[in-house]
Amino acid sequence: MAYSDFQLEIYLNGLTGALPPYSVDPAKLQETARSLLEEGPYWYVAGSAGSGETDAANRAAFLRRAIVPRMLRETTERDLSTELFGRTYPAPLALAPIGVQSIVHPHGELATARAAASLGLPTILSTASSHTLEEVAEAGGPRWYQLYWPHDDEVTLSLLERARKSGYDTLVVTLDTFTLAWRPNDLDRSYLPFLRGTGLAIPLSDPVFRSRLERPVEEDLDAAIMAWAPMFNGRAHTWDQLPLLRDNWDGPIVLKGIQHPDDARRAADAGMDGVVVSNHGGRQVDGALGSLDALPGVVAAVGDRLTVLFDSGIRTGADVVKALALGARAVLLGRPYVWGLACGGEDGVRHVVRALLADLDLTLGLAGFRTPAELDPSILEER
Ligand SMILES: Cc1cc2nc3c(=O)[nH]c(=O)nc-3n(C[C@H](O)[C@H](O)[C@H](O)COP(=O)(O)O)c2cc1C
Ligand SMILES: O=C(O)C(=O)c1ccccc1
Repeated sequence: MAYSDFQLEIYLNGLTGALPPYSVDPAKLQETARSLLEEGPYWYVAGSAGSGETDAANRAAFLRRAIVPRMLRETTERDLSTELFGRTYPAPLALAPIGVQSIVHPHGELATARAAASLGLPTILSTASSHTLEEVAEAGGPRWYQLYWPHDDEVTLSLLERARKSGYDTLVVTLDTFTLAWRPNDLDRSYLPFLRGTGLAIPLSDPVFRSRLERPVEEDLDAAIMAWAPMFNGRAHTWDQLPLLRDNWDGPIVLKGIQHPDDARRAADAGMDGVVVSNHGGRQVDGALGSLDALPGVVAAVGDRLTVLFDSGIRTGADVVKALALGARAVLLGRPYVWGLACGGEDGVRHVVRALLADLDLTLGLAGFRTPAELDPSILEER
């Protein structure tokens, strides 16, 4: 089945009076999610750092680039399949690591992983998850593990071992969030899920982390949270520490949060396999450049040595086409799938991803292309 068949399915269902259960427009879905959620969780997801300048810059960077469609070309049979780190996926898309998903739906990361599995796409499980590595693995699909790197090497090694045992094959190390940025929406509501114990399922179920506590988690959750905070937050790691991860993870390692070409070069020199060009959806350094504007420089620096992935601002099929044209091998979908989760759990996430893939498939074909590999910067113009 082609991804674009979702379009026909929706129109055919309409003949019997059945409308899609959720909007296919990401902005409308976000409005529905807003009506269902409390203010704290809604703004935790929707909000960004500071004045929201970088969040806006992410979208502006897409709007400044335009696709120039080509006509009279054979594009009927399209193929979106994409190889990443030696494994072939059906489309150039993964679900971004997003923590604390239980604040929007009780099934949280389990629902997300099941939706991703049903589509054969990788789910990237955050260390700040509301469910354990082992629980989420039961969804059965392709899975990558996103490390928030603890300042305790034995805990780090324990997390890597658990991920390996549970079948996560790719390690994503997020570098841009060693501490949370200044986030006015959350500060004004004093809303921080971790301090209430949400999003700590992975460390709290970790035998080495638990061995660090004076009293069992079940008897003193507050003390466990206070032990977690300095171990996972507050200080950056440095380049000289990367060998610990390289020496203890057999699969691909991807550094997430890269924006500068020199950092991308250092990642390659350190034996990493990929980078995610990302500014964390504008949630960290407010005033940072739009992530799509950082992509060409990183691709020029390391495109021949590393797999370059991209996120921050992907909302439509055209956005995916633009990021692929600028050299990303695949993109990560962020907030839009969380709105799907809020509206309909697993089904809602699947709806959002299917809609994006249908839009991508149609846009690719209508622009005159059959595969992601045919895209390059010459198909875009600045406006
Ligand atoms: C609510 C929320 C929680 C997030 N949690 C994590 C996380 O735990 N680990 C991580 O690497 N990135 C996290 N991110 C960042 C995403 O992986 C991704 O970089 C970002 O959502 C992309 O921006 P976009 O949603 O505007 O497209 C989070 C983003 C949001 C919105
Ligand atoms: O909120 C975030 O952006 C984020 O990355 C995060 C960090 C720690 C725990 C949960 C989410």
